[in-house]
Amino acid sequence: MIKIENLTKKFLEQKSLNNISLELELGEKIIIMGQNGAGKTTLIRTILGQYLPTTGNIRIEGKDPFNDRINTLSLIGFVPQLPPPIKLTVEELIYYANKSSNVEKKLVLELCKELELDLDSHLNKVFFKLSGGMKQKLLIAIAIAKNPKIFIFDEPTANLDPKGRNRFYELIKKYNENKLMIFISHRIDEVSHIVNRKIEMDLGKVVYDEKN
Ligand SMILES: Nc1ncnc2c1ncn2[C@@H]1O[C@H](COP(=O)(O)OP(=O)(O)OP(=O)(O)O)[C@@H](O)[C@H]1O
Repeated sequence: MIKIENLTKKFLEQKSLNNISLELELGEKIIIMGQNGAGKTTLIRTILGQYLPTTGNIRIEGKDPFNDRINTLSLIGFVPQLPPPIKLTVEELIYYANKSSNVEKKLVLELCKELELDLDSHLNKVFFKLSGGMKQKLLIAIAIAKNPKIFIFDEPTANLDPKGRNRFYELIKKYNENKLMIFISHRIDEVSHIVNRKIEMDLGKVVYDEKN
C-alpha cells in the first residue's frame, strides 16, 4: 500500500530521514514513535507529498505522492497535530470537503455528535475561532467521513478531554476494518489496544519495527 525505499530527506546538510525503507500494508494499525526531532513529521509530510525526497522513493498504491498529489491525497484521511488556521466557516469547510472528497455533511454532523460535539450551533463560526478540541474533532469527523483507505493521525487526541479521547478510540474501532491506520503518538498506552505494529524512529532512522 505504502512502499518506502531508501528514503533520505535532507534539509541543507541535516538528514531528517536517513535511508528509510518500509512497507505499510492495508489492515495494519501502526504507531510511529520517537523523540522530538526523530523525523516522524518529515516522514508523514513526505507521504503526503509535501516534500520531495532527496534520494530514494515513496509510492502509495504505486503513485508518487509528490508528483501525483491529488490522486494520492484522495486515498488518505489526515488529521494534523496542529489544525491549520482555516478562514472558512464550518459550513463552508464541510461544503469544500463535500465537493473535493464526497464527504457527506450529515455524516460529519453524526460523527461530531459521537465525539461529543454538537456542530449545529457552530456552523456559521469561522473554523479557526473554534476551540482546539472542537477543531480536532471536526477534522477527525471529516477524515472518517471521507472513508479513505489510509488514515494518518498525528497526535489526534492532543487537544481532546478524556471523554473526547475515549469517544475517538471508540470511533476508530468502528471504522478501522480493512484500513491502513498510522498514529504518530507519544502516548503508546492510549493506542496499544488498537495497533498491531510499532515503529520507532530516532535520528531519522527506523530503529525498531515490531509486528504483532
Ligand atoms: N522544513 C524543515 N526545514 C529544516 N529542518 C527541518 C524541517 N522540518 C524538519 N526539520 C528538521 O528535521 C528533524 C526532524 O524533525 P521532525 O519534525 O520530522 O521530527 P518529529 O519526530 O516529528 O519531532 P516532534 O516529536 O517534535 O514533532 C529536526 O531536526 C528538524 O529540525
